[in-house]
Amino acid sequence: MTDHSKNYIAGEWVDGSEAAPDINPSNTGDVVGQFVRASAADADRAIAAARAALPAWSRTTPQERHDILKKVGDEILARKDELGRLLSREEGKTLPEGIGEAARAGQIFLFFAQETLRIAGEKVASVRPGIDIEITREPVGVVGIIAPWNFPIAIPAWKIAPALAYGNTVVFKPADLVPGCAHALAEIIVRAGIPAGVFNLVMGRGSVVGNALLKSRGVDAITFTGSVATGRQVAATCVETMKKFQLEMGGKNPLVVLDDADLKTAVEVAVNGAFFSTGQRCTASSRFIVTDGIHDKFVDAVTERLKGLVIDDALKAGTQIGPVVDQSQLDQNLSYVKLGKDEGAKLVYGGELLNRETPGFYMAPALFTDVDPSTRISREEIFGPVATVSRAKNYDEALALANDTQFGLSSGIVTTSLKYASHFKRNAEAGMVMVNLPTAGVDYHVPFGGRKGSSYGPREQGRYAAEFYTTVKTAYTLP
Ligand SMILES: NC(=O)C1=CN([C@@H]2O[C@H](COP(=O)(O)OP(=O)(O)OC[C@H]3O[C@@H](n4cnc5c(N)ncnc54)[C@H](OP(=O)(O)O)[C@@H]3O)[C@@H](O)[C@H]2O)C=CC1
Ligand SMILES: O=C(O)CCC(=O)C(=O)O
Repeated sequence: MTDHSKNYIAGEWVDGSEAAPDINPSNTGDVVGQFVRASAADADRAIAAARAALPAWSRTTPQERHDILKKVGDEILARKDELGRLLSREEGKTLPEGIGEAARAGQIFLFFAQETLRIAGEKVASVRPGIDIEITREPVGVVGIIAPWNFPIAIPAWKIAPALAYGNTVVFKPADLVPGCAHALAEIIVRAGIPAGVFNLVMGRGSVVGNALLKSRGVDAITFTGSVATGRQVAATCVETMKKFQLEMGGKNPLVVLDDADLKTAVEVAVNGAFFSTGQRCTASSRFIVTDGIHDKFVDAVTERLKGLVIDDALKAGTQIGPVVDQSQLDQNLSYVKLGKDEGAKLVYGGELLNRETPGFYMAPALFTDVDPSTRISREEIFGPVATVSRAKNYDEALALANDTQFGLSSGIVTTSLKYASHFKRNAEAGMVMVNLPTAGVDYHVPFGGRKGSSYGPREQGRYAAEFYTTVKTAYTLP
């Protein structure tokens, strides 16, 4: 095969038996590129290369790892506009969102470059006389990375950078829908001087390449972000093969709006959190829980704001919401809009297909009111620009509704009351809590992750990432 982008295995750019087009969701006539798809045998070769490279890489000095990660971060930041454009073209988030995400990926590499210099242990007194105890952190080994399509460069960055920083070797499988950003990131990592086998890129299907990573005894740990259904399979297979694993899955994130909220803030926080990035964020607010006194004003103001949003080609100047990522996600969104109506909720705005100059997966953001919190649209993750509004009599009822979910990723409140804000921070059953801020959109240097059905295993990002990417050793010495 010719004229397509290749995988990177054992220090070589390698071909595969198959290649597939990467389609622009804003314009399905635009092919971003052709990308090779790895086979299970390719994945096994990548795993073997990562294993072979592990002893030497795990013994490199922090300075050596720092210098490579810093080069990666510097190049991403220097090229953030170009990488952001590629991201918007292949995934469909708007150009400012794409550039912002590329910059975030660069910052993540710089953060973990510094973390290499801070890996520390402890010296502890023994309860027995004359014995020294040292507690140290060692790399967990070969890390398999299975990434989703909705953050095509930031999520790979926040998995690859800590894995390499703490001395692990990597086999990276990006989502099949977004090979372009993965390939561009791999080129940057290779250019930064990563030794052969330390970092491997295996683009391909989850059922083939992802599954090979899960099944292999050569992989020590799997970090996964994606759907709950796939997350369950990942967990089951990792237990079978005795791997460490970390899962970041769905959300049905609530935003509570209290009577005392500043209405303008409430509307901006709600619209940004629910609909920006086309609602395709695991942290998106998909449930607005609004107390009686502000309910009608809030619904009217959000509806007015939605009417004014520009939904169009992600690369066009002025676009505020781009297309849905592909036909199957669009079908899923539309089927939930129909389900919501069938379940008796009132569709007050949007939910229909939109035609634009270019053929793409465009839909109008949908807002439902009069939503019974026990119905499926109020309980299942949709992963699109669809939000529901449920009424609450007061703060206590709103908090109970917010927590009444199988998920627990991000939870938000809009209020001017310090009392309710403080109570909510303590009592929201979520890994992340936002006060007067959208549930989506997080910093890159602090822990990220959830509770209940949203997440499993240690947190990602910030220095808490060390919990997953290292294993602790306790050494006893009688001198
Ligand atoms: N929490 C989050 O951040 C995200 C949640 N989602 C949710 O998931 C839904 C479906 O999206 P989708 O992309 O299909 O999510 P998936 O969970 O199917 O995909 C996530 C990653 O897992 C891989 N994968 C899929 N099947 C397997 C398998 N059997 N073994 C190992 N790896 C596998 C995928 O590969 P491949 O792409 O090749 O199939 C992809 O790299 C969305 O509608 C949304 O609800 C989606 C993305 C992110
Ligand atoms: O909200 C964010 O900034 C991150 C969201 C995210 O990681 C996701 O949707 O997978």
